[in-house]
Amino acid sequence: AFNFYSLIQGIVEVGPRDGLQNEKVIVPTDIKIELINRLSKTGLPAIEVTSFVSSKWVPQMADHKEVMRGIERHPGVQYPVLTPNLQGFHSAVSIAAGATEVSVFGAASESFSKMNINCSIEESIEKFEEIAKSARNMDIPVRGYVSCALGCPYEGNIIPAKVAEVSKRLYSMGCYEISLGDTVGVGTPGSMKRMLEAVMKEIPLSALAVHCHDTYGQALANILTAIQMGVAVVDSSVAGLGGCPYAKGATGNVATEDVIYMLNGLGINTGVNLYTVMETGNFICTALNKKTNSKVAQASFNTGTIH
Ligand SMILES: CC(C)(COP(=O)([O-])OP(=O)([O-])OC[C@H]1O[C@@H](n2cnc3c(N)ncnc32)[C@H](O)[C@@H]1OP(=O)([O-])[O-])[C@@H](O)C(=O)NCCC(=O)NCCSC(=O)C[C@@](C)(O)CC(=O)[O-]
Repeated sequence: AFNFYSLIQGIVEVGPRDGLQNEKVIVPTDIKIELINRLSKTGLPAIEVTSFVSSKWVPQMADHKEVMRGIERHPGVQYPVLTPNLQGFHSAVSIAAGATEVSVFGAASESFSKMNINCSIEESIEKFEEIAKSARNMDIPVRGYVSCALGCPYEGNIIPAKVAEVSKRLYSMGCYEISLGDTVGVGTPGSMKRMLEAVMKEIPLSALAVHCHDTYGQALANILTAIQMGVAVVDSSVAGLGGCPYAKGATGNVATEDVIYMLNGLGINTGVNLYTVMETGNFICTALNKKTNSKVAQASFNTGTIH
């Protein structure tokens, strides 16, 4: 029988970027570097390191170059960074930072696009096309995000056709993968299914990823739905850290620990060591003086065992 789970390619760890960008207190650069170095040893295939955005907009990411210079890069691990425009792209790929993969981040909601990157969807596509063109010349892979794929903090419902349209434009300009973001974590398996059905008409499944926040406690269910439909890449954040500075009230991404636990239970070998990810979660939660949002880490801590 066809095994839809066999397609799983991996987890994109977004904790150092999406997880930390919303922290009010500036996290010391050496803590960020140690977090990434620890994550690099867990078997994760990709770790999103930082953002080359305006430090006036997101002060937490102002040390992007120092973080990029300070991390140990492991063979076989990708270290993508966010770039909203050509200025960010040039800074990311400069010798001082040395990024070898970038992500552009658009939205399926006009209001969110304006609030997040200060331009319309159309204007953002023009900026991303400039990045895609330069990146192609330099052989730098570009990943594309579509925020508000299952709802918008300002506009509420977002129609699947709009998500499909923006995704298609990002894919057509050369983004190798489109990560569909449930920015505010309002989606359900029902809305995930409807949205993916629309997007899958435009883009091959092998080029899709899901990026679920867990605000309404639906993230794992939504991810399972996406995997059952054939999506092979899942974004997650160690200890479930995070939130978006331009999506008030949205909690962190689904915890990496919880995704690995679920995938292990499905018999999918991700190659990621759950124990070392939990240790890394413990490291960053201690540094931030926070409790983990990972249910798996909480349970292991409470019971003293890992299943
Ligand atoms: C995009 C901009 C820069 C436009 O901001 P802007 O103000 O429209 O930019 P501008 O081109 O008019 O330039 C104004 C100033 O910004 C500077 N500037 C311009 N570009 C850059 C740059 N790349 N890096 C550093 N500085 C930059 C530029 O040099 C200038 O500086 P000044 O002359 O005033 O000193 C701004 O809106 C911004 O930085 N936004 C950040 C948004 C962000 O990081 N959001 C969080 C990440 S997205 C997310 O979390 C969602 C996701 C991906 O996880 C998926 C999901 O969950 O949905």
